[in-house]
Amino acid sequence: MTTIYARELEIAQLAVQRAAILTKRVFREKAKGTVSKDDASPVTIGDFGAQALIISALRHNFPHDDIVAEEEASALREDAKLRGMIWGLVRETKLEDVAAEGLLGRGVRDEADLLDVLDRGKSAGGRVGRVWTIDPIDGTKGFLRGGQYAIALGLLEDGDVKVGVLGCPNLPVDDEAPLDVGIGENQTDEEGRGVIFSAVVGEGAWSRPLGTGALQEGKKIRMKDIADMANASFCESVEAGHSNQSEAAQIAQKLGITKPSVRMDSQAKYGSIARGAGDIYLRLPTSKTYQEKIWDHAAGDLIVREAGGQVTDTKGQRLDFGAGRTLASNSGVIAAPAGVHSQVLKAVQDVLGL
Ligand SMILES: Nc1ncnc2c1ncn2[C@@H]1O[C@H](COP(=O)(O)OS(=O)(=O)O)[C@@H](OP(=O)(O)O)[C@H]1O
Ligand SMILES: [Mg+2]
Ligand SMILES: [Mg+2]
Ligand SMILES: [Mg+2]
Repeated sequence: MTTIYARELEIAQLAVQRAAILTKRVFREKAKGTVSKDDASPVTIGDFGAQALIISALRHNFPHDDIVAEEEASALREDAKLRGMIWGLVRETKLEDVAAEGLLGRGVRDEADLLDVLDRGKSAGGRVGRVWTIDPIDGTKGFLRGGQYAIALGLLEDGDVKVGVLGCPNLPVDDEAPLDVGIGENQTDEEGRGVIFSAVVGEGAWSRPLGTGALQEGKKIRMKDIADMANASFCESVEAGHSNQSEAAQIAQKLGITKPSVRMDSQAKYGSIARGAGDIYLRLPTSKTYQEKIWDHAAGDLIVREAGGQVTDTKGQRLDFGAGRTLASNSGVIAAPAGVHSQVLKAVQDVLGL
């Protein structure tokens, strides 16, 4: 089906699928109380474990590519207990399909290699060459509360996103399901949940069930056309510190949107609008100094654009992934179907006084 990035797409999806086996296990053990009750700890274990598994797969398959990942190993160098716990999980986590697991390589060799692998994600990014972006758990707060979270992987070439993969363990598999904000804190029932969104530049976007072995069959996804703004739904962050919720409400009112916003954690928002479960995603700056991180947006940006959407910042500029580890030249994110994006952008600019 796909052409030049077929191998990148396959490896990225398998790597995300394997990382999700680890994060789901950590969540289940937390919910049952078998992992530390300390709130910071399950997410830390999940973050490091998932990042190590993904980087080891990239190292094996694309040894010359750069990597920009959220986490780095310094905290683990001093903490032998935590390091041992993560190493144990990483060593045990394998795809159930032997051929698929084989494609991801021999994995992390030992505890010292674990630290090296994690630190491969420290690249500066930029406008030249191939750079993978990794967010091992996006929506860490959502992960802890059984809300939405995503394992996000993007491939940049010369600063442009070419491949995007989002694993969303807590979203409904069904592309027709309504917007869904998660399973709940102490729940372990994952029945009917788990989806991988993917996109390749110029080739479209897909969703498929997030499995535990070989990749399952995918389906093309498209954004919904908005015929009437009154019925449109928009998503925003759960955390008020990440996006200005009162300005978003004013923008919605200006557009004639009548439904309240749906607050959802993580890049699951991008996947949800890409498959038409929701329509618009607004992320409005809460401070002049915060710079969005490229791993928080690369996969979602491409998946939405390949599903028929447009993604810009509040100034109307495309997100610039070549600026380094952050979206230093952008401010906020406006994602909407291409047909209404300019209307949404105008309302945003009116309310923000831009
Ligand atoms: N001040 C501020 N402004 C904007 N964004 C911020 C800010 N602080 C953090 N972050 C990043 O937000 C990522 C979480 O995404 P969401 O806001 O979509 O989800 S959530 O509401 O936090 O659940 C989150 O990603 P993770 O750390 O991977 O969870 C952060 O990178
Ligand atoms: Mg993130
Ligand atoms: Mg993260
Ligand atoms: Mg974080």
